[in-house]
Amino acid sequence: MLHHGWRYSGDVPPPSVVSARDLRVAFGSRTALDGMSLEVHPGRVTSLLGPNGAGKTTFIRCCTGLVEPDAGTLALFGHAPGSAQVLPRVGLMPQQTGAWSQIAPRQLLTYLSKLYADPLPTDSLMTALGIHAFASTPYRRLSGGQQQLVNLAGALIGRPDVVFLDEPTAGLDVRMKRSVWDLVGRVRDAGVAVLLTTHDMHEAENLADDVHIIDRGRITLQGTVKELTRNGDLESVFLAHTSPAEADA
Ligand SMILES: Nc1ncnc2c1ncn2[C@@H]1O[C@H](COP(=O)(O)OP(=O)(O)OP(=O)(O)O)[C@@H](O)[C@H]1O
Repeated sequence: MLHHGWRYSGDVPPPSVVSARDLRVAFGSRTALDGMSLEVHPGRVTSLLGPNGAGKTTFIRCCTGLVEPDAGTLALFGHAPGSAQVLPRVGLMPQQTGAWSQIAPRQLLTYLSKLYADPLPTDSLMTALGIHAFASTPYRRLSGGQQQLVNLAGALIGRPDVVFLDEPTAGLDVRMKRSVWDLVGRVRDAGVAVLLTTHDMHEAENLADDVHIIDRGRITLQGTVKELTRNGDLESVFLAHTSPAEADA
């Protein structure tokens, strides 16, 4: 895998935190990324929208060093994904994590906070996400939505410079969804680069600065929400730039 170095010319927009060019990933005969290119900038929410199986999670796995692309270039802060220079600056909220199981949210977040040099205060993070109400309940006994909130807290506690949120509000009720939007907005305003995937067009319209539509492993459209919704809502744009999910071979 090749990696870009910094080439900052002082132009607007600010330098990319994530720079991906022509990424290709195949799992056996199945192509997950088919020449994907995308830039993520600091202080912006970049939303990656695509049908089921389009390659969104695979892209996040590449960015966090969990999957190595077969071809293309990918750099975070000018370094290789998963490298020692990058890892302390990255937060990841995966779609699912069963790993915590017996641990209660307060214990977990206190533990995670000790892994970082300058963590967010655990209490205020728990307050922002409404975690106090179930802070002492083992993770495995939490509802799916409560687990999502703990996963999000885990992604943010280390004050990352870039955070990858894989469907952060899937399964959340309206009130909790709004708390998450509010927190993500504040994280963005603090200068963090946020990449999030969602199937909720309303969420993307409300929260995202930049939108990238991915279909069958490649970006079919990108722009700001304003640019993309000039002639219609995001759902119509999404439908016009994606294809129905492919049946298994
Ligand atoms: N570990 C793997 N082994 C084999 N195939 C995989 C693996 N991970 C992903 N794929 C395949 O790669 C393609 C892209 O999957 P990916 O999970 O990235 O899609 P996605 O856009 O995140 O989908 P969703 O919206 O359903 O979460 C799919 O066809 C999927 O079946």
